[in-house]
Amino acid sequence: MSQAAPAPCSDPFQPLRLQGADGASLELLPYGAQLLSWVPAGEHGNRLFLSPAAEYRHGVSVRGGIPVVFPQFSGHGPLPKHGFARVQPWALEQQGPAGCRMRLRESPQTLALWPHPFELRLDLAMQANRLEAALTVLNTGSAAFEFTAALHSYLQVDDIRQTRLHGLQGCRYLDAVRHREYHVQQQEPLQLGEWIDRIYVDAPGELRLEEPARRLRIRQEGFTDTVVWNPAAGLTATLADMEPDGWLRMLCVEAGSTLAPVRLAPGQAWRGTQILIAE
Ligand SMILES: O=P(O)(O)OC[C@H]1O[C@@H](O)[C@H](O)[C@@H](O)[C@@H]1O
Repeated sequence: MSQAAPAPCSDPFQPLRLQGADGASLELLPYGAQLLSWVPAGEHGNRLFLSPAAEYRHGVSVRGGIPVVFPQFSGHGPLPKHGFARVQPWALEQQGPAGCRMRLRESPQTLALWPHPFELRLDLAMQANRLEAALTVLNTGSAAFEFTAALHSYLQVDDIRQTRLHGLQGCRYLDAVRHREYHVQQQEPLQLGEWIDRIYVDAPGELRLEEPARRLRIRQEGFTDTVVWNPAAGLTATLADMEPDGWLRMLCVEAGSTLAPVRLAPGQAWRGTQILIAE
C-alpha cells in the first residue's frame, strides 16, 4: 500500500473507488468507513448487499455493505444502537490500488457519548477473489475502557431461501428471535429464509455460504462471535431503507466481539479481522 498524507475527506458521502491490477474493485464511503461494494477479480457483481433504498445522510447508517459497529454492539448498553462509528466521518490515512486504511479518533461528538480517547483503524485489502477487513482499536487515553464491536457484513445472495450456511453445528447461540435464550446449533447446514437474529458464541474461524451457483468462504480472526441476521418479510416491512423483498437478497454474517466486552488498558491495541473468499 502506498503512503499518502492523512486526508480528511471533504465530502464523507463521496465514495472512494479502488481498482486492483487483477480487476478486483471496491467502493468505500468515508462516512462510517463503510464498504459499499466489493467485486472480486473475474466477477461482475457486488458480493455485498447494498439496499437500493439506503439513505445517505448524517446520523443515519447506510443499509448494506460493511458497517463498522463500535463501541457497542446492538442495543446491549446505553449508547445508540450499534454505537457511533458507523455514523461518523472517517479520515483516509493510506490508499493504494488494492487497499486502504481509514481512521477515526475521538471528537467532541464521540466524547459526549463515550468519554474515552481512542483510535480506530479499518484496513481493507483486496487480492484476486479475497477481501480482508481488519478493525484495530487503540486506547490512546490514560484510563482503561471496554467495548464491543463488529464488522456487520451484508452479503449479497441471489435467493436467501436457496442459501445455506455451513460450519455452525455444535455452536452455542443467543437467539434474539426466541426470548433471548441460548441454544446449540443442531441443523447443518443452516437453512435460511425465516427471520433470524443469532449471536453464535466462540464461533468457528471459517464458515461457508453456499448458493446453487456460487460460494463464499467467511473467515474471522480476533473476533469471538458470529452474528447471523436476516429480517425476513415482517421486519423488513418496518425498515424504511429496505425494499419489501430486499431480505431475499441478503444475509448478514457479522464478525463480532459482542457479548463479552474487550478491555483495553492505556496504550493497548486490539485487532479483529473478517476475510471473504469468493468461489
Ligand atoms: O437496523 P440496524 O440498527 O442496522 O440493525 C440491524 C440488525 O443488526 C444485527 O446485528 C442485530 O443482531 C439485529 O438485532 C439488528 O436488527
